[in-house]
Amino acid sequence: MGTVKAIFFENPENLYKIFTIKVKKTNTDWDAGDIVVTGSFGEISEEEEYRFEGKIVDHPKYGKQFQATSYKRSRPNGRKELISFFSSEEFPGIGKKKAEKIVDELGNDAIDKILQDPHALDFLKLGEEKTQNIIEQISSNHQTEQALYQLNNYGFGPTLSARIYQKYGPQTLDKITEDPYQLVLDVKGVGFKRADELAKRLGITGDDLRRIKGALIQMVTLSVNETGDTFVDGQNLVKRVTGVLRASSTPDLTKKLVDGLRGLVKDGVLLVEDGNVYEKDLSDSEWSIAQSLKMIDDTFKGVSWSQHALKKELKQIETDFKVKYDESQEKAIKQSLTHPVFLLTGGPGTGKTTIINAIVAAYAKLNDMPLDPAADDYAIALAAPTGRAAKHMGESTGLPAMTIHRLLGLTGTEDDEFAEPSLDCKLLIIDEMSMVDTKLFKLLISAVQPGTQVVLVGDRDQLPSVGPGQIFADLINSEVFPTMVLKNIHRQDGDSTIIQLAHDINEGLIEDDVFQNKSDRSFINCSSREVPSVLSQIISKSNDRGFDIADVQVLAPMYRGQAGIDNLNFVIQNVVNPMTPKRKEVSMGNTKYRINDKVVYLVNTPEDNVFNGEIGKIVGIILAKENTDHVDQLVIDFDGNEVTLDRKDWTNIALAYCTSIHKSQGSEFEMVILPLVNEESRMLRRNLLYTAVTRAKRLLIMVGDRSAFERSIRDQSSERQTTLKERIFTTFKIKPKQTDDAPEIVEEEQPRDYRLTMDLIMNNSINPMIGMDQITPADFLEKEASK
Ligand SMILES: Nc1ncnc2c1ncn2[C@@H]1O[C@H](COP(=O)(O)OP(=O)(O)OP(=O)(O)O)[C@@H](O)[C@H]1O
Repeated sequence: MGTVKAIFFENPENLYKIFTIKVKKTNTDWDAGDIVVTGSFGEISEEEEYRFEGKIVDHPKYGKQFQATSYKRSRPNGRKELISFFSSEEFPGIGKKKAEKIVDELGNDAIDKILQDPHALDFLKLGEEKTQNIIEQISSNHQTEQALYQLNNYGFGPTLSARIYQKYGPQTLDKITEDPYQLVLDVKGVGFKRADELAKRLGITGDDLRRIKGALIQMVTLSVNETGDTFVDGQNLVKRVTGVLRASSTPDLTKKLVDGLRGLVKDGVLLVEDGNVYEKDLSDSEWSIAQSLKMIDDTFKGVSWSQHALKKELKQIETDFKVKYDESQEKAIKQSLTHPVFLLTGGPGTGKTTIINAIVAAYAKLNDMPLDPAADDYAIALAAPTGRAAKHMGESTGLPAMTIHRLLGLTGTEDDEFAEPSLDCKLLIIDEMSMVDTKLFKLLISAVQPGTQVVLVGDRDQLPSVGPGQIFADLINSEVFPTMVLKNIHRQDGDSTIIQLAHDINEGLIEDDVFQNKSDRSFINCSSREVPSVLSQIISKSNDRGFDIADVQVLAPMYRGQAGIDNLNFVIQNVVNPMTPKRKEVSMGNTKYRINDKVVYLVNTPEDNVFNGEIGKIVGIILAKENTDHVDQLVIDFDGNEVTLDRKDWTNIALAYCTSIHKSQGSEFEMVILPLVNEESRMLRRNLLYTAVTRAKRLLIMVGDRSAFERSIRDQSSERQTTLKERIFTTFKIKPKQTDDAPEIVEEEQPRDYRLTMDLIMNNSINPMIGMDQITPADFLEKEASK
């Protein structure tokens, strides 16, 4: 317990503070008077007295400090202190006499009584307003620390506590005790298990409806993020929820599950349609995408120039760029310039970038617009989902290109949910479309203004986005928008065989050729146990041959296992950047970081201009004792952009000698080493192998089980379950195509009712899953209907 003397550091974002206190009383062996206290605190006032719980730690530079896990403002204690508290300036209108009266009437726990009972002060007859002011003053004094203290008691660490308090503010305790499962929905980092532990302490157990709702929300979110589908099949959901609740399948549970679903549908959190359950947000995003595309289609007024002018312009561009477009390329350029929405897909080297260049040049010329970003009437926006892809686009067009997040002014945080961006361009071109997920595309396409032309470019055969959905594939497969599939390979890289290999994989051709050594690729057959040592040898050799490790990328499908990303990072780090006695090294969990280590950034922080997936190099390690912020720091160079990360942000990076194939999308590397083993069979798909192989520019070394490669080429089962296509058909009033004919326009029909169709969930999902002995879903429905 002690009085705060001076606060010398506060971080408003996570409530972290450092200050000194004059120790009044302690049960530690500290006897030196003042001590530095660190931790997460709400309002802390200098000169006030607090009681802290925690431990004394020995800081390498600053010596002993008290690391607080919880704290409480010391209450005025005893009659004398209480009287001077109530008669202080904090409570205008209460003098010494009234203060004495309060303590006489309510005793030494007057403060608690006032906080618990809003009528406790009625006897003073101060009038409603004055009484209310006093209560508010007392409670606001104590709210934050009470909440944080209680959250700590509930087992939440300082970071989560701060996040929860930031979300709910003064209502924190009321909110979480009323329904701890609401945290699953509201606070990032709190999952069902966590909320369930808290609920248990609060006496909420078994098949309490709040518990069932929490499990439903969590399982829908987990499922869509695991599968990439935009909904979860009702039957699977019921199975998973029953499992997580550790409940036995009874008719009573069935009824509660239905009640829980119904409640969440009513609250606008989930949505049920055709026996499938959606996060409402995700379903809304699909509808919103379809509607935005329709708006863009409807408001396009056609072009002001003639076909003749276009033909002439293309001839000129061919001369300027010294290229002769092939038939499909020419068609792609023409269609993109004459339609409101155009889709362009093709494998590596088929000329996507070449076409973007032509579109931009022709658009500017035909619309009499300067191709100068500084000009007032320049109205072209170029963007891609990753920083690397955006950079590539900028370099190849010579025009500004940025990440979609940057273009839309998004932060990459939860705040984006509320963003309503608007784009004032006339031509929007997006590259690497296969990586764009449902929620990002919804924000992007709804920002497009009427009359804008949109060109979406990508490779539909690559892995779909990390987040739910397969936007690009769905748009192409809907056949509602003009699309060009480029097939001719134009890249002439001497005797490069990698591109041909990629195209063969895409065609499903498993030929011996895949495993034969060529000038630019090779295959090394080995078991998963041998992968680490084979890789070490390849990397040492490539080092000797002058390959910069920045240009060598190991790509793997999974984190776990001998041939998994985590182990390979450890192994490669020790080959290329080993520890030596005098080197600096810092640790975070099991990972060690040294200067020159290659790292990948895992989140989006637009304020630092670093985005998820960017690869950088550690160029400095500043220990806490060496800087004024008193925290360990890593300085990382992300392609010329130096960023300093405090220790608490190291969770945002990982070693990047080996990264996941998913993360590598949108990037290319001089040399790719690709270990694939049968232990990863769950992940092995054609689009995974294709994506990995197409990342290699000059050299490709495949390592592992031959059968794992063959299995990948064979397995095409990559379609995600989504309903974007259906939303587009409904919105565009188009009947899905049955034959090869053009999409047919159908009579006006009402949009489908996509609200809760309880009969469908009941019939499709719940009945078969859990043994409802005497009661049938139909019984249920009748009962529900007659309520
Ligand atoms: N019609 C053409 N005639 C001659 N060369 C062409 C033609 N089209 C494209 N190229 C050349 O082929 C190479 C690959 O083209 P481009 O980079 O546009 O393909 P891409 O589809 O964007 O490939 P990636 O996705 O691998 O970047 C480039 O060197 C380009 O100049």
